Amino acid sequence: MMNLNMVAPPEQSNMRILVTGGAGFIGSHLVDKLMENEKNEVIVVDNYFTGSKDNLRKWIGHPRFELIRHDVTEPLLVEVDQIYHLACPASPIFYKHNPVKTIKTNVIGTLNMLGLAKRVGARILLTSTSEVYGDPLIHPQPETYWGNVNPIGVRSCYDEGKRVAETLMFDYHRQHGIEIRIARIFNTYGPRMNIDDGRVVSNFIAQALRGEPLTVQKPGTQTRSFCFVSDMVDGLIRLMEGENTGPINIGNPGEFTMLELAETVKELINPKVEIKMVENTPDDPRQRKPDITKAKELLGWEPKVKLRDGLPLMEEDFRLRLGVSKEN
Ligand SMILES: NC(=O)c1ccc[n+]([C@@H]2O[C@H](COP(=O)([O-])OP(=O)(O)OC[C@H]3O[C@@H](n4cnc5c(N)ncnc54)[C@H](O)[C@@H]3O)[C@@H](O)[C@H]2O)c1
Ligand SMILES: O=C(O)[C@H]1O[C@H](OP(=O)(O)OP(=O)(O)OC[C@H]2O[C@@H](n3ccc(=O)[nH]c3=O)[C@H](O)[C@@H]2O)[C@H](O)[C@@H](O)[C@@H]1O
Repeated sequence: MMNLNMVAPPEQSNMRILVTGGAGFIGSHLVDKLMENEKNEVIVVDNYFTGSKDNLRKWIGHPRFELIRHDVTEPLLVEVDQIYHLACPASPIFYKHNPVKTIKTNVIGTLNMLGLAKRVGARILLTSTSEVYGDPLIHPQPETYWGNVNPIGVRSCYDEGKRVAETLMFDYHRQHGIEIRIARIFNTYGPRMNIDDGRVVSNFIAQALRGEPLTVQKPGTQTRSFCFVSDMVDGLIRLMEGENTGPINIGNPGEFTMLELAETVKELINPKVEIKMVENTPDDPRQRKPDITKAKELLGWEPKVKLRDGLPLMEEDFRLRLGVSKEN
């Protein structure tokens, strides 16, 4: 007869965490970090529009991990304690590809996740965006700035969509007492970005490795502030675990023009490539830099990885995936 005292108890998890969009770039890095804690059980839902199972390869089959193909525009019922709601195409070429679907994902998807949070009593964090500031007239951008957003432009499905998502979060908080957290994420980069994602850092690195010209969209003087993904994940977890609803800017205040970024990628990765000026798309914000005073004070968070240190880490990952060795 089996001695029951010898049987190991089933693994107990203290926290069951849902990550929507967990097969994407930031989501999969967040999952890696959450899975490091043996008390966490992680459930990912994703429709694989821009994400991939490959990003979660190492967790598939793990007893504390579950992956569900699901579109957040449809209702979902799972018993969870926390929800990191990331599901949404993030690169302009993808969110503009099917703008109606993008706004549905932001509005109906967020409504569904808030309904779930209300039903099961979970805390929910939304990954909003610096795009809620539009083409900002205040620089750098503090959270108190209401933004300068075109409501009918080609980017509106994304930036207005995220603004409505923030409104829904606060209305559920005020009306139903849901515990909410809102992160306003500024341009984040790192390993695992889709090679043909279309965002500027992944474009320049892939172009440099393929020996193609770096396509700087005009005028090239527009600025962005780039945050490495490990810093971002650290900030998101601190926000979720802390006491403040936000919105809180999470980003790296190091600001660069797109021409400066191209020069840096050229210098670090392939000094032989050309820099080519190409046409831009409408409503491209002219400047963007986070004021992170609130994140420092309320979360004790600030980014650690400088652009020049983060780019080589991404280069390494892109070389492997593109099959381009260092000697070429
Ligand atoms: N990376 C950045 O610079 C940045 C900046 C600001 C905000 N954000 C936000 O962070 C989140 C993650 O961005 P990312 O850079 O990892 O992008 P990503 O495209 O790699 O990830 C998005 C994920 O959401 C999934 N998804 C999209 N629509 C879905 C739907 N309807 N149902 C289920 N899954 C869906 C995609 O398949 C993908 O796995 C997004 O909400 C984005 O708006 C990102
Ligand atoms: O951080 C944010 O809040 C948002 O930033 C990005 O938006 P954007 O800054 O326009 O991202 P990119 O497409 O990477 O463009 C950045 C800049 O690079 C320029 N660019 C882009 C691609 C390229 O090949 N060359 C180039 O010069 C664009 O014109 C733009 O000025 C993404 O839309 C979202 O992931 C995110 O929500």
